[in-house]
Formats: sequence, C-alpha cells, structure tokens
Amino acid sequence: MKHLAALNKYFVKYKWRFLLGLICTTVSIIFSVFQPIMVRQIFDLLAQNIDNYRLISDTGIKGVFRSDFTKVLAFYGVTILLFALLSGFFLYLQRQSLIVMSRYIEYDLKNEIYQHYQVLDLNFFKMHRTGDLMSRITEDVSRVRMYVGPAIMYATRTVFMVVIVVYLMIDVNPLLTLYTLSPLPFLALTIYYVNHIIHRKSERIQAQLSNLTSIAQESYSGIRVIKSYVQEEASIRHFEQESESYKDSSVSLAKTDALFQPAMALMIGLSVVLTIFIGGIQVIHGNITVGNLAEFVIYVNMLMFPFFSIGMVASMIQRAAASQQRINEFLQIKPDIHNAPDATAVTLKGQIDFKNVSFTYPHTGIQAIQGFNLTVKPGEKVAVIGRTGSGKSTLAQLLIRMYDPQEGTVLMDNTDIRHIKLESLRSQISYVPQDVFLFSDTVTNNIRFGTPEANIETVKTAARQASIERDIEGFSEGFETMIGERGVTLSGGQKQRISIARGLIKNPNLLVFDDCLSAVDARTEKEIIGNLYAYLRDKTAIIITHRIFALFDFDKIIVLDDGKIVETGTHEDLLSLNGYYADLYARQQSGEEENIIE
Ligand SMILES: Nc1ncnc2c1ncn2[C@@H]1O[C@H](COP(=O)(O)OP(=O)(O)OP(=O)(O)O)[C@@H](O)[C@H]1O
Repeated sequence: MKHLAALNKYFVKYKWRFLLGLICTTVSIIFSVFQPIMVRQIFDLLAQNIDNYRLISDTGIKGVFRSDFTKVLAFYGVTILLFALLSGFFLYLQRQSLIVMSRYIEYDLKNEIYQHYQVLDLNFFKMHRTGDLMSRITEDVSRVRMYVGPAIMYATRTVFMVVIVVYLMIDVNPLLTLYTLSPLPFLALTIYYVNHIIHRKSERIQAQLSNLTSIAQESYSGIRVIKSYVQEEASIRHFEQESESYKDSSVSLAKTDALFQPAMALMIGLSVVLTIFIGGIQVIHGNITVGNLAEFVIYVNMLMFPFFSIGMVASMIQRAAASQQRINEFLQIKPDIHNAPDATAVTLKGQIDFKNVSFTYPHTGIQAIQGFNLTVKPGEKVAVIGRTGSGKSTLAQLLIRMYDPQEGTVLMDNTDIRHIKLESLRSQISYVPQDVFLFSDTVTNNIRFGTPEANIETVKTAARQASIERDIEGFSEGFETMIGERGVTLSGGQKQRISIARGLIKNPNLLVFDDCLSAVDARTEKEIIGNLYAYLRDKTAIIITHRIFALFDFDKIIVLDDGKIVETGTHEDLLSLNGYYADLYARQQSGEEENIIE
C-alpha cells in the first residue's frame, strides 16, 4: 500500500475534481435511500387502509376514497421515479469526475514514465528488456488507473452506502439487520477469492498472448528466411502449440467466469430469503411493519453491489500496489550520465583529448578500452582502424558521453566533457552510428531529425553530399516518401546514406562516422568520400572504418587492438611499420579483401 502513496501528488493536483466526485457520490446515495423509505410508506399506507377500504360500502364515498388513494399512490410513484432520476444524474456526475480524473492521472503518469525513459542512459536500456519497459508504461499504468479511478469510486460508494443504509436498517430493527447482513462478508470474501483466481488466469493468458504475438511478429519479419529454408510447416506447428496452450488457459478462465455470476446470484438470493423469513417472523410478532420488511428487502439489494465491490476493490488495490512498486523502482533510478552541477554550455572548436582512458562495460565486465591516449587538433581528420571487437565504436560512445570512462578523462577544447552540458556536447557533434535507425516517417523528416528547422533545400544539399539525392528523387513521392513499415523498403546502402545525410545537415565542427559506409558499393563510397573531403575541410572528423581509404588524406590513422593503440601515424608511416595496417593494405591491394578505396 505504501507504494501507492506516490500517487497522492495527483490527488492533490486534481483535488477539486476528486472532491466533486465525493460530493456527487454522497448526494447520489442519499437520493437512492429515499426510495426504500417511500416504498415502506406505500406498504404501510396500503396495510392501514385496506381494511377501511373493505369496510366502506359501495357508495359514492368509496369512489372518492378510491380516487384520493390512487392520487396518493401516484404521488409516491412519481416521487420514487424523480429520486431515481436524481440519483442516476449524480451517479453520472460522480463517474464524470472520478473516472475522468483517473484518465488524467493515467495521462500524467505515462508522460512521467516516458520522460524518465528519455533521461536514462544506455546502460539502463542494455539491462532491461524492451517488453519490460513497454509493460510498465502500458499494463502497469492501466492497473494503477484502476486504483485511482474505479477502485476509489467503488470504495467511497461502498463506505457511504454501507454507513447510511446500515444506520437506517438498525433504526428499524437491529436484530433483523444483524441476520440479513450476516451472509454479506462471505460474499465479499468469495468475490475476493474468485477475483484472485480470475486474475491469476488472466495474467497467464496475457503472457501467452504476448508470446503468441512475438512468434507471429518474428515469423512475419523473418518470412524470407522461413520460406527459403522451407520451414513453413515447422513454423505452423510452433504457432499451433503455443496457440493451443493459450486456448486451454482461455477455456479454463471461461469456466471460472461462468461460475462467478451464478454464485453471486445464489448469495444474493440467500440474503433475500433470510430477510423475508426472519423479517416475516418479526412482522408476525408485531416488531416491524410489512412496509419495514419491503424496505429491508430493498436495502439488502442495495448493499449487494457495495459488498460485492469490497472484494473487487481489494484485489484492484493489491494489483495497483504491485504495479506502482514496479513504476516507483524505475522512476527512482538515476541516470549515471547526467549534467554535473557546474556543467556549462560551450561552443566546441574541435580539439579532442583522450587521457589515459580505460573503460569496461558495466553490465558485462568486458574491458573495451585500456589506457588510451589520443590528441586530435581542431580541423584534423583521424581514421580509426582495427579488427572487429577492438574497441572502435566504444571510443565514439565515450566521445558523445553515452558512457563515462572508469579511468582517465575525455576532454574537448581542454574541458573535461563531464563539465560540459550534455545537450551542448551532443548537439555540437554529428555522430553517424554503425547501426542505422530510421523512423517510420518521410525521407525529409528522417534527414532533418536533429535539425527540424532545416528547409527542404538544406535537406537536398545534405542528401547530395551523402550521394543519396538521385535515389530519393527516384522514389514515387521523392523526399516526401514514407520510410519503414508504411512506406518504401530501403536497401542497406540507402539507409546508411540517409543516416549520413542526417549527420551532415547538422553542420557541426566535429563529426564521428562509425563504419557507416560498409553497405555501399565501392563507386558510391568513392563519391561520398570525395564529397566529404570538401565538406570536412575545416572540421574535425573521426572516421571509424574497416577499410583503408587511401584517397583520403588523414592527418593521423590509429590502429586499435584489444582497446589499445598498436600503430599510429600517416598512411606512409604505417606502411613502413609493416604491421597490421600494412598487412591489411597488402591484402586489399592483392584483391584478397575488396575493401580498398582508391
Ligand atoms: N553495449 C555493450 N555492452 C557490453 N559490451 C560491449 C558493448 N558494446 C561493445 N561491447 C564489447 O566491447 C568490445 C569492443 O566493442 P566495439 O563495439 O567497441 O568494437 P568495434 O571495434 O567497434 O567492433 P566492430 O568493428 O565489430 O564494430 C567488444 O568485446 C564487445 O563485445
């Protein structure tokens, strides 16, 4: 329960709506309890006057009496109807305030969680499964909403209803009240128990459903592999198996559900029978009137739903508390990468210094960088080469502060990057990652992702520099073509070039290209390198690559192995070293590796 206290700020935020909901609940209940009182009066009036009615001979007086009596009955009837309408109207207002409040809170909570996702660092995302992250913002929030909306609404209604109705019942006859109320706690317990079973079964069904969805999703995405390896039958069998366990669980839930309603009807029936039986005896003994008995039957019926909802509310609160606990745990996580209190925004000129940097990935313990030193002056172009897993991409990650090194410092223009505001740092570096990610949006919006204010001409220039303009113009809607599931499917090389254009359009002083030409053909690569050469003239650039760009006049080439620099120098220096670089170059020259760009 203590976990739910985190939601109190929302009750304070929506206090007027909440208060209105509570007032409407009370008013609605007051109007509804007038009805049994009226019914009692009608019954008593009938009981008192039926003898007089019989006694009056069939004269004119009988006609007058009958007409007056009918008027009184009609008055009661109309009043009951009016009260029922008023009670319904306030019930409507109660839902309007409390359920609408719960939707507002749901909206706020989702936004709060999403904003927190945006603040957390990469390490967090590496350590949590996407499904888990998704379920917190969807299912957990839905369960919490059940607490701030329906559960609160039913609970307040139950409390007000029970207090008012039980008070009226005791006022009539305490003993009868005790007898008629005795089955109700069992009703609440049964509901709680059955609800618990239903919930457990629903959870299992939910998990099976999401499993089923993943299987279907994976087979749609991998349909080409399935077909080419002729695995359609196996795929169908796999789906059928999962589908069968889903069906079994659903049938089992339907059986429990089917028991629920009859069990409730039985409990309600028992209470009514008990009321009539014991109440009848009390009427015979003259302790209560027939009107009181009728009134009691209505009270018992009025109390059914509140007692029924006690079990429901208890399990709703239990689930909401568990969900809110998960949400709280997540909201309390502080990002490791954040702005230091003294961090400032700076204008970067492009000087980079790695000083004795060592870095180990926290969740795997893999040491990717060891005692690394490098100085890059403004305007210099540096190539980083090395075999796979040697730590090249990690260097880029450290530079844009996706991670902080455990040892050493990374400096930009002689300032430790931990003292530069993150937004300032990242907005002045164009990082073109190895894994291209394009959004389901138009080509234009994908290119100007980091610079939404860029006009179409600037977008086209960036596309030209990345040698993708001709391809885009060939699409049916040119730059307005949709990419992704709802649009065109791009080749690996086209995606890479759009990603490069996205980096170039920012026009920063510092660029990092992480092996982003691996999927383009040699001729296009040559064209892009040519464009880049002019574009990068006054800029600092770090180009991570598996290939040797002999055409590009790098100021420095470093060869990484196992997180350390093993060779460094210009193209000629490295060739004369006769090491990894010279070997790679020789193999490329002989055509063993078709990677050389000249
Ligand atoms: N996010 C990560 N979490 C844990 N370990 C990682 C992560 N990224 C990389 N590593 C590990 O760190 C080491 C260096 O990886 P890195 O990606 O920097 O190499 P790379 O030289 O860029 O490789 P490639 O040329 O294949 O892209 C590898 O052993 C890799 O398994």
